[in-house]
Amino acid sequence: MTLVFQSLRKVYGEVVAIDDVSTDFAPGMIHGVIGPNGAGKSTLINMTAGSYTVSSGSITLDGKRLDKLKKYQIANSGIARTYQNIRLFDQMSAIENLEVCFYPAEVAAAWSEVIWPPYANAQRRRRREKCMEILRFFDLQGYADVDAGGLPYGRQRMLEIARALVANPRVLLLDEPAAGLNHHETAELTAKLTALRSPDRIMIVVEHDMDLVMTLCDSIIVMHHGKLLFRGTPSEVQASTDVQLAYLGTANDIDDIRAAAQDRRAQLGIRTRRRS
Ligand SMILES: Nc1ncnc2c1ncn2[C@@H]1O[C@H](COP(=O)(O)OP(=O)(O)OP(=O)(O)O)[C@@H](O)[C@H]1O
Repeated sequence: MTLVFQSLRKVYGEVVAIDDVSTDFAPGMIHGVIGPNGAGKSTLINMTAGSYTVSSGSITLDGKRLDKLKKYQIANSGIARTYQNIRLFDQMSAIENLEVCFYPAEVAAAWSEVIWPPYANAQRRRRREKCMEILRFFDLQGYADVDAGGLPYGRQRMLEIARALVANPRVLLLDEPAAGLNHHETAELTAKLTALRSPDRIMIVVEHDMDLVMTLCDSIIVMHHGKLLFRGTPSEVQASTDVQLAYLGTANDIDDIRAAAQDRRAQLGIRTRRRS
């Protein structure tokens, strides 16, 4: 299983957000996507998940074109995502936020549930247990019946990832999962994401938090002005003069890049935390 971008391009009017990007993502690995603001990171995620159309080029999973599919078909192909700005159903409980994700995939069985109530009850219990298992993994079991909108901000971030896992996706796309998290929450997130690494799953993480990226990721692509500037291991990225120039305009060490990213993260944190 491989996710492949081939000569990918995205244009918004005059703005070329993604400019001829070709790369691939292997399973069993956590892939980081980094780059300065406006580099095109979220656009890559949005195109892969079908939220944005592709201007030209292709996205394939196991050789099957994703970019020609509708958004729900992409989800049914095994792609799940989280958002830069949390998008939970605030008025629904934590467990209901997970339970709703079962229904589209089980439409064919819906009639059996309508016709045969005992079957429906058994299915409901099975779904609930599966959701509780995921909540337990994220230490959210104590919040199962709490409205998502009332959860502490850090728990909401975890719940978003939990929801993305309900369909057991083959590709998990995480757009700035650490945005607005404090140091302790980020460490907790890093541990959870590490535990989600699986031979059957491709994980792609867009992040500004350099410590998280360098600790978590096996491979990193660096975007700059819509182009793929560099691809390598965390240590290769840290040693790259091209990467340092892209972030800072001068060749400096990774500590300066980290500080620049930290500034941005703090700004985003202020914005996103207001929501809770
Ligand atoms: N819906 C849109 N309409 C028009 N332009 C867009 C849209 N989304 C993104 N862009 C532009 O495309 C470019 C890439 O944006 P994108 O959000 O992908 O960058 P990014 O690397 O994720 O940035 P950040 O780290 O700030 O989130 C930017 O110039 C941005 O202004």
